[in-house]
Amino acid sequence: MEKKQLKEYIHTCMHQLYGGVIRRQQHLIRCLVGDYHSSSSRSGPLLLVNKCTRMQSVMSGGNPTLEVDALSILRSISPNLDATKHKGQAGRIAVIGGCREYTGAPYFSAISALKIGADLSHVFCTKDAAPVIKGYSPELIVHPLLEESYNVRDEDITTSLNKVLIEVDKWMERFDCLVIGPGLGRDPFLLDCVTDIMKNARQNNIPMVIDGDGLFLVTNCLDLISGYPLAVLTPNINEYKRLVQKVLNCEVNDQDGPQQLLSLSKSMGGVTILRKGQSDYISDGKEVKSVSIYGSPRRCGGQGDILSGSVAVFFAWARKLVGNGEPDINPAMVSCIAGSALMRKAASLAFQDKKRSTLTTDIIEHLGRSLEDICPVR
Ligand SMILES: NC(=O)C1=CN([C@@H]2O[C@H](COP(=O)(O)OP(=O)(O)OC[C@H]3O[C@@H](n4cnc5c(N)ncnc54)[C@H](O)[C@@H]3O)[C@@H](O)[C@H]2O)[C@@H](O)CC1
Ligand SMILES: Nc1ncnc2c1ncn2[C@@H]1O[C@H](COP(=O)(O)OP(=O)(O)OP(=O)(O)O)[C@@H](O)[C@H]1O
Ligand SMILES: [Mg+2]
Repeated sequence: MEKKQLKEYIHTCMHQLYGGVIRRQQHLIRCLVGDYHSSSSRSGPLLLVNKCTRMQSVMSGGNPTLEVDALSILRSISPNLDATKHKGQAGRIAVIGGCREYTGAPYFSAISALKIGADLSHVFCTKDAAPVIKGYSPELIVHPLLEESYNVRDEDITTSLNKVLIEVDKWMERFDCLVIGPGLGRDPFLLDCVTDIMKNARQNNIPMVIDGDGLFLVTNCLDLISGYPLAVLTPNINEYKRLVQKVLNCEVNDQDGPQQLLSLSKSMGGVTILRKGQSDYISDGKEVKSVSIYGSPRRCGGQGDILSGSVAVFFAWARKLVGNGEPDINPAMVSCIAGSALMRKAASLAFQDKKRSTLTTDIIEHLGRSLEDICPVR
């Protein structure tokens, strides 16, 4: 190829590459501000999707005015797969959780992250839990670094705590997002270790998705996340109740659910909260959005763990978009919307297939097809 031809070729490639990025970003903003109705170039199928999701919102008892076009948002943040990328660019996630009682939850969260498209998924758990979690999957990188009180003598508490922190710290800066809490348990020494891990992560501006016993921890120690814009909380019905009682000093008010969620998030300094339920509601203290895409009527344990792993990957992806010049989106909000949409779609497909016997592992098996339906690989 001649020098001039080569220059033109590079120019065309750059144009295609950045043109695509800009189009994708404009699309994302339109999804978030919901102006599809006014956009002539976006009539037809997308308008239909939007009407459809609003209808689902009504049917699930949600608020159609808050319903967001979650599938389009998911599409907008999903990176293309191409041959120029190297391992790690699609996300490196770490789950902090897994103890004697709970080995399923961290596995569900970490494997979901991989199935969605993260390149690497780590689990930091106790020594007892590690061989079990490794046994579930060779794909996960499992670190048996955490300790529970029964394994630590009183006189060794400080040295053991420091040892754990030094070991975990070696890995920390490699991660695009942490998931704190699936199957963590509530052992006091373990929670002390995780408190320091979270302080460290916050100092290093690492995003954190906090779920399960991680929520038990932060509800009792709000300063850990208060005012941290890179924190996402994903409470279920009990976890939400405890948060509302602690922060707002009142009971959950379902009559005015979205407004209370907004106040809760605002009172916590703008952390993003995804309140899981019949419809999922998401707020960053500035706005509230809902996702009511059909899910599954099965409420088997572990579905929230799929969600936490998914949100972590989408957080990593959405943050990259912001890094590429995305003007005014909150990656925490976007990642919750995308995670909720994907989880519900996969649950619905799994239920079509397995009906009453649907389990969390069945839903995980449908993550790939769900993503492919929403956002096909080109
Ligand atoms: N297969 C698994 O390993 C799964 C584990 N899970 C994990 O299970 C843990 C609890 O989640 P839930 O959604 O059930 O939490 P909830 O807070 O909804 O309920 C837990 C129940 O157990 C009690 N409880 C839990 N730990 C306790 C402790 N140390 N001392 C006294 N009471 C205690 C609570 O008071 C409550 O009644 C989380 O770490 C979660 O991630 C779930 O994700 C489901 C799947
Ligand atoms: N009534 C419902 N209808 C449809 N989907 C629901 C319903 N309740 C919860 N979900 C969905 O299931 C997922 C998990 O929510 P759930 O409240 O079961 O979390 P959890 O109790 O933390 O789960 P886990 O057992 O993993 O701890 C969320 O993505 C949510 O959207
Ligand atoms: Mg849970």
